[in-house]
Amino acid sequence: MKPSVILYKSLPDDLQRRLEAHFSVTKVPNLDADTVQKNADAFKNAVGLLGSSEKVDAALLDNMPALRATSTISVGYDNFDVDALNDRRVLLMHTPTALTETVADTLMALILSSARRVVEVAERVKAGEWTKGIGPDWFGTDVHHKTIGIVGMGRIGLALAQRAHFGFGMPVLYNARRQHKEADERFNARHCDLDTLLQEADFVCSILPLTDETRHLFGAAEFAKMKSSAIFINAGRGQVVDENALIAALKAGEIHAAGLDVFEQEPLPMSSELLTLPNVVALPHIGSATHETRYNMAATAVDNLIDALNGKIEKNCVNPQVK
Ligand SMILES: NC(=O)C1=CN([C@@H]2O[C@H](COP(=O)(O)OP(=O)(O)OC[C@H]3O[C@@H](n4cnc5c(N)ncnc54)[C@H](OP(=O)(O)O)[C@@H]3O)[C@@H](O)[C@H]2O)C=CC1
Ligand SMILES: O=CC(=O)O
Repeated sequence: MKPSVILYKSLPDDLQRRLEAHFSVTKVPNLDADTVQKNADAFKNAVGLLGSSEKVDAALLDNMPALRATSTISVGYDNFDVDALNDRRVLLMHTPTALTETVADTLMALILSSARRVVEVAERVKAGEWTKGIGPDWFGTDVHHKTIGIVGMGRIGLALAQRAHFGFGMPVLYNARRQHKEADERFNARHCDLDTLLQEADFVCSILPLTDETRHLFGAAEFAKMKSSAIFINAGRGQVVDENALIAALKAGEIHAAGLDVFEQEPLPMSSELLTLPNVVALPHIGSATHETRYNMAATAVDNLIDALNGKIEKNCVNPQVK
């Protein structure tokens, strides 16, 4: 008999078949308590769990005593209680590298669209406001040769630095817990403390994971340190930013604009004041959302689960020590 797994995300047909070749698959719409209760036996017997975005905590794990591996279709895993997984010796697999370049492209898109006001002026064209040659009130600011400050010089931070340095001639500052020789050598990047980065960067770009240390890292004090011409970009996690402080800084002109792919609450509620500000570009968490990359992420996650349940955890494993 094939081992049982729970799938809580739709997969392309060929990947679903690949999963079914190895496992007996129970597909569920989400991991809500109600869903778990309705499928109690399947959750009780499952050795694997595959999906994305749902919370995987101790309460869920208590209903899955046979679980040996979870596989998330994402690189971020802040929605997993890793301590609870470790306590139960459950492996956590994720999809770094599959999405790195695409997310760096999204960051560049946010930088360009907020500096050049792409969304705002395109809306004006659609609204019929382009009736004569445009004047300074439609102008944006340059991106090339401005200083970029990257907070989080991991896989995606490096790919962003590459674009900024080679594509746009931008001096690169970065903050991370440690110095990254590759960034220094390849992109002439300068490691600095957060305050220096905030004070010197024209674009402050956050691509941090959400952890206890990074939660609300950007608050009123940090926005106050930025240049009034600075543009703040966030494609890491929404909770890394105190959104009320960001709104206040934008309204007070403490910073010039923001380009955001992630928010404290997702989907972003229509009541959010961010949606009323013309100098905000708000995207619906599309960092990795291309057909190619989402397919590659799903394929990686399927392979990760097959590998993990066969004891192969050389790559893409968050907690190999529990094996
Ligand atoms: N918008 C979207 O759709 C997407 C968002 N993401 C988000 O981007 C995050 C980063 O992904 P990726 O680049 O692959 O991850 P990495 O683990 O490769 O990089 C994370 C970086 O953050 C740094 N960092 C962590 N904690 C701190 C801290 N307290 N202070 C300063 N720097 C810190 C790390 O520092 P050090 O190098 O010193 O360890 C590292 O440089 C993901 O965790 C996810 O949340 C990812 C994909 C898509
Ligand atoms: O936010 C997306 C991820 O892969 O993490």
